Amino acid sequence: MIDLIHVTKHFGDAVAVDDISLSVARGELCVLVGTSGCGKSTTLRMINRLIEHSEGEIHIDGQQIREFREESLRRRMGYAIQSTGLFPHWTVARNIGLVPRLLKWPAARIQARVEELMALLGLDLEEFADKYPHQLSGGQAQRVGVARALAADPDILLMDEPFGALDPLTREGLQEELRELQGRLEKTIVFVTHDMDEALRLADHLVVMHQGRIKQQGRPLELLREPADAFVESLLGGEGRGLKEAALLPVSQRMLPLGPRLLARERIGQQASLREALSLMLWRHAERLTVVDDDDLPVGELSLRRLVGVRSDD
Ligand SMILES: Nc1ncnc2c1ncn2[C@@H]1O[C@H](COP(=O)(O)OP(=O)(O)OP(=O)(O)O)[C@@H](O)[C@H]1O
Repeated sequence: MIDLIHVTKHFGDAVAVDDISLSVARGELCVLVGTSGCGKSTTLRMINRLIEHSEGEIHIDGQQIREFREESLRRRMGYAIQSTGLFPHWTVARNIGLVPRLLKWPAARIQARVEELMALLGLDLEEFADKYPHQLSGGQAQRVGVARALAADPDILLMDEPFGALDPLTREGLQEELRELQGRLEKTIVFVTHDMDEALRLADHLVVMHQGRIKQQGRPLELLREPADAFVESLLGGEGRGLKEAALLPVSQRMLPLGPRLLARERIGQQASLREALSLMLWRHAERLTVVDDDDLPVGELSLRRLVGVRSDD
């Protein structure tokens, strides 16, 4: 759906993005990650033409972005940024309705859309609709920013560290919501972050950049297991990759069917990650866990040996 083909961006003599090629399929969540100044934001902004690329081609659905009228390009793309970019003298509701108003939707339709989005992002209408940005917490403001990006129902979302300034708990909550929204609304998302845990948690397609170039791209597990070079390996966490991989794999993948032994006392859900299972084992000094389904019924067991990847339990 989004194709960058040998794209380069110069700022004067400096090369910010250097001959990158990248394809994002419809409905995919693509995360650009890398060290500061490696060209992530520039790449994102070239897609909606906030920055014009210098060389190469950028296509949306096979058509060059330069052939789109700017308005129709922006209508297809929501854009959310870390600083939220909310207008300080506008209420939450007015901020969210910005793009529909620019598109001259009738007032009743804008109102309905604002209400729908506030509900979707867990912002209580009564409480927040008439508040101003300075009356919001960081997390609430970021939700408003994401709601605004979704307002005209774009099929593409471009997100530049949208959860950057949040505490880890709020951030994890919003990451989960984003994944759920993506599944439900079938958006194609390009997401920029420098937080590797966030990148691994969110990405279908992970792109590692360094000094304007793409070092490696693929599925998160592929990159974790086979980093292309020492730089990618260390960015992905070096020796810490074991825990990062465990965070991506569900317990159900390693559990064994219930055996004749007594059920282990400690329980874990089958959707929990292997990392959570390991943490529970450490915390409870347990080498075996009973795996339960959503109704808390035992469906299997997980031993430490299985968890760490020893094939047989003997
Ligand atoms: N408008 C501009 N004029 C000149 N140089 C720029 C401009 N915008 C970005 N750059 C340079 O291009 C390079 C890439 O910047 P970019 O903002 O894309 O990096 P980034 O990976 O998003 O970094 P960060 O994680 O720090 O936000 C940097 O060296 C930056 O200084």
